[in-house]
Amino acid sequence: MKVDGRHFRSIWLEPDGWSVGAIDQRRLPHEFVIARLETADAAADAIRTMLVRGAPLIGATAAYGMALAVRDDCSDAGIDRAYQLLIAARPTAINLKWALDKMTRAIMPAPPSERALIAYTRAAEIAEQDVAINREIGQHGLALIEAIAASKPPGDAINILTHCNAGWLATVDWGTATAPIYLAHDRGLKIHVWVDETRPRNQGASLTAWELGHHGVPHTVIADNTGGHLMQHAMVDLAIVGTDRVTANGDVCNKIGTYLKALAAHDNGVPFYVALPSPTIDFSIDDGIGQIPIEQRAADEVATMTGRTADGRIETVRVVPAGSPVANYAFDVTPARLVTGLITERGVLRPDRAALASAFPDRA
Ligand SMILES: CSC[C@H]1O[C@H](OP(=O)(O)O)[C@H](O)[C@@H]1O
Repeated sequence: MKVDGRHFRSIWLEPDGWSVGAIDQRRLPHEFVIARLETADAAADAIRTMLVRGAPLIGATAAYGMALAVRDDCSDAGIDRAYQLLIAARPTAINLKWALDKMTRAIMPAPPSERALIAYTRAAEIAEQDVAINREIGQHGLALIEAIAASKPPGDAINILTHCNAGWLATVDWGTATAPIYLAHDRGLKIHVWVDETRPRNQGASLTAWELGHHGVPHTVIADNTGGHLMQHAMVDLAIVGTDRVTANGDVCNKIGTYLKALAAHDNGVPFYVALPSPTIDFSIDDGIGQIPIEQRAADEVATMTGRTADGRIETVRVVPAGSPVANYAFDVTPARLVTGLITERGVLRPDRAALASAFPDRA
């Protein structure tokens, strides 16, 4: 996407042909800083510390991390070490395992001398595939938005609520939940986005709002607990969120708070859509609540807030008493029964095993 007139992706191969560039998302929205990843360890740290985040981007970063590893050590043992290092970076987004398995399937059969070229080629393919998939998600989601626009009085905005950041920053480009939004806006549809701030790391307030602002999409940042009130007052036409793992029967794991939003949407008859690329589907499980590992992150993410002072300094302050214990569950699971549809690269699907298996027979 464009940032101040320049086109950026969230991650890219540098002109030197081997190191990897990435936007440091921990610094947004106050600073735009580019990080340079030169080793598999740096890629794993980038995932673990959320320098890069978002299920598809985590997968792409792991793929490039494996390429960086093979460049340094193309032995079977070196590749296995890199796999174990990268797979442990974060537990919930299935894209991480999907990408690493794709990389090792391509690399391992090759002679050691050819492995680095194969690794970089495959990593670039995974990145380009993500961009292409997200464009398709955008097209299928656009049709949903156009249908809602047709049902509203001319000139009325289509109000879309989203949670966390499933934007181009969460992928290589375009985003998943935001791809339909960008396409609809660019087609001239009158779009307004309610942006959940998304505590504790504020991916909505810091990343989605930053993205939409740079793209000129009208939006309003809201506290996480506002969505139900807006839905009760017919101020939300549909919700579109991203996801980190979808089970074979359509249960959706996403940023903490998504389940509560889905409950409010269900209670108020608001369509609740989840946008995802097929690598986010985990066909090996069918009980999201019981089988998806929910990452628990550091207490400081809840206990502190980081922002810019009036005189421009970036500061972190504590917002929880020093003696109070903190729990920081990063994700929750929305049962398929609360999901209106899954916006994928192969169309908008019912959240059930038959629909997913039929659309992706090669994966099921
Ligand atoms: C397009 S996947 C975006 C998905 O990833 C986010 O999690 P995190 O920021 O912790 O990586 C969040 O669950 C988003 O919906």
